[in-house]
Amino acid sequence: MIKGDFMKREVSKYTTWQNVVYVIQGAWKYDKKVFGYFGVYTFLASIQPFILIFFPKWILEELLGAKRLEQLVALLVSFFLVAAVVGFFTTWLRSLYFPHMIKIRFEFIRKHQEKCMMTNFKNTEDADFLNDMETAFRCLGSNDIGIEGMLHKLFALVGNLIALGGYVTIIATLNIWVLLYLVVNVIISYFITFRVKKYEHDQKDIISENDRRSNYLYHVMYDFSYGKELRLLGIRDWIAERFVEYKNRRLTIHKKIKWKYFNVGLVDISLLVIREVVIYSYLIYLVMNKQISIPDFTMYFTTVAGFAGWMTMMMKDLAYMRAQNLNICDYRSFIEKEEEVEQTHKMSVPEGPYTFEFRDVSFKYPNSEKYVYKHLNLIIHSGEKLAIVGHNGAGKTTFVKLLCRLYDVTDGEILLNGINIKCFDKQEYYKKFSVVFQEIKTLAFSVAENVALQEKEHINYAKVAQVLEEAGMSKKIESLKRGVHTAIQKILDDEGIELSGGENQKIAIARALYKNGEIMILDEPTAALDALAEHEIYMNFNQMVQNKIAIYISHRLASTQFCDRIAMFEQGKLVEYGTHDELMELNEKYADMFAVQAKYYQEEGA
Ligand SMILES: Nc1ncnc2c1ncn2[C@@H]1O[C@H](COP(=O)(O)OP(=O)(O)OP(=O)(O)O)[C@@H](O)[C@H]1O
Repeated sequence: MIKGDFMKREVSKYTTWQNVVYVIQGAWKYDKKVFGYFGVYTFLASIQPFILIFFPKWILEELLGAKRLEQLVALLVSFFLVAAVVGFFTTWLRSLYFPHMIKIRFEFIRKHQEKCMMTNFKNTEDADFLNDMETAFRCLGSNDIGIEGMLHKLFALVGNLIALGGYVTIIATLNIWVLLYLVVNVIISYFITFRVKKYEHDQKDIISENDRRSNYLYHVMYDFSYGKELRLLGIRDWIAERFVEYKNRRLTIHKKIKWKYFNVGLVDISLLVIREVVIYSYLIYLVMNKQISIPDFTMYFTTVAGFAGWMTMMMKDLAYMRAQNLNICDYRSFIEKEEEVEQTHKMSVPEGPYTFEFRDVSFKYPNSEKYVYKHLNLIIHSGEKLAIVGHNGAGKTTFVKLLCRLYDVTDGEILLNGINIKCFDKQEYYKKFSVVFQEIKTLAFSVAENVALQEKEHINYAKVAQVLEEAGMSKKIESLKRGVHTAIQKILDDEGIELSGGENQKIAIARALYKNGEIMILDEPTAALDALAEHEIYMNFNQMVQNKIAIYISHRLASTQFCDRIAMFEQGKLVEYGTHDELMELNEKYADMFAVQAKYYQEEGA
């Protein structure tokens, strides 16, 4: 079964009308010009069908009646002129307003991007949120779906509605039952089309989740940073097979949807054939009984064909808009997803020195039942250099995430100089930290921009040079032709350079030094560095941070000797805490771990 482990979630509901208003308000806000084009286009589109209805009728009347040559020439010339001018201007206007529609869509994309960048950090690790993000983007992916699709159809629809008024008036003069019959036909076609569109939309959760997984695998296959694993671990076939599995699932859903569209097409064609036979037989009957003239027959003939086609098209457009409405609901429910609102008038973070206290802190990740910490108590004194050690999964990175307020504690509180950190303005609080995380993220910009994370004109180049020196990267950068102006990676600049893992880490360390936050945190940033480089960096860091709090997470216990205190975590508990000498004297877990590592170093050195 395709559904497998994919979940289906509720989204907020807006009516089509509410979303039409939403889209129009957005268009008005982002590009008012589009409404000028809209007025002229609508007028031209609404008169276009009647050119083909009335001119042939008038020409026939002249031919069957007075047969005046000048009159016929005048009619023919006006027919072609009017048709050409209207045709030209509608096409021209379309090409004029199209870029404006794209501009409006880009504004909605910008809102989507802002939401992704500004959302609470915990959402970025939440699978449901990531799925909703992907589903919402489907509303923005091309010209003819979602928001832009709705706008295009709205343009067409208003002109069509005016034209419809004309059609209805003409057919009503023939016979009101003919009109009703045509309307019923079209409504049936509308409902069956909409049902398929709704079915298609109902598959969105499954498609989103499936696409997210297959896109991930696609990314792995093309990302050369996985190159070594793919080749050496022999997982190429395994990854490729899983990718094909997801693609096949997608194909099966696609086939089901297309099969439903095929059935709708069959019903549509049957309705059309029956309708044509019934109406044209009736018109022929009227001519035979001299109830209408030949020119009238032509006029009704064209009108009926046009009306049915026109209405079917309109109904399809309406069904299409209702289907896009579902996509727009997805978009809005994502954009309007509630964020934890920070109280206004938050406190300013006081000036240092700082002391932090974890008071009876318990924490579990959202969507997880397992507590990472229970009743954790720990004080980080001002100016202290604290090493956090422990086995994999012990909760070291989580400790940093809580301290930086990327997550809020589940129970208990974290205090800064005795005040709960939740009381402070979050953005101001973030500014106090310089953190180097395990996964280094360099941008495809210049070295200087990567270090300063500022616009070129605001960068303090002397400071960039100094921190690169402190991070042990100055020799490498100085050897480059363009120095700190050299781009990292080749994505945006052909002359960009590829850095090794250790060099990337040094850039990240330089970045933290440049920011010069009042609390420095290194979360295993030295894993890719050789022992000498690690030693140098810790020395430099200790000099740089001087009276500031510095927190070091490292599996290499050699680094703990630079620290005032060591906190050892195990299964979410602080199992040992004290100076290196105290813990060695205690001769328990830390001492064991240290002894094991020391032995390796000695063996390596031997
Ligand atoms: N976003 C998350 N959602 C749910 N659980 C998580 C999340 N991040 C981490 N965990 C879990 O929390 C626990 C602690 O993880 P954490 O990353 O803090 O460990 P760590 O000590 O830094 O490990 P390592 O030394 O391997 O980096 C682990 O059991 C991990 O599986």
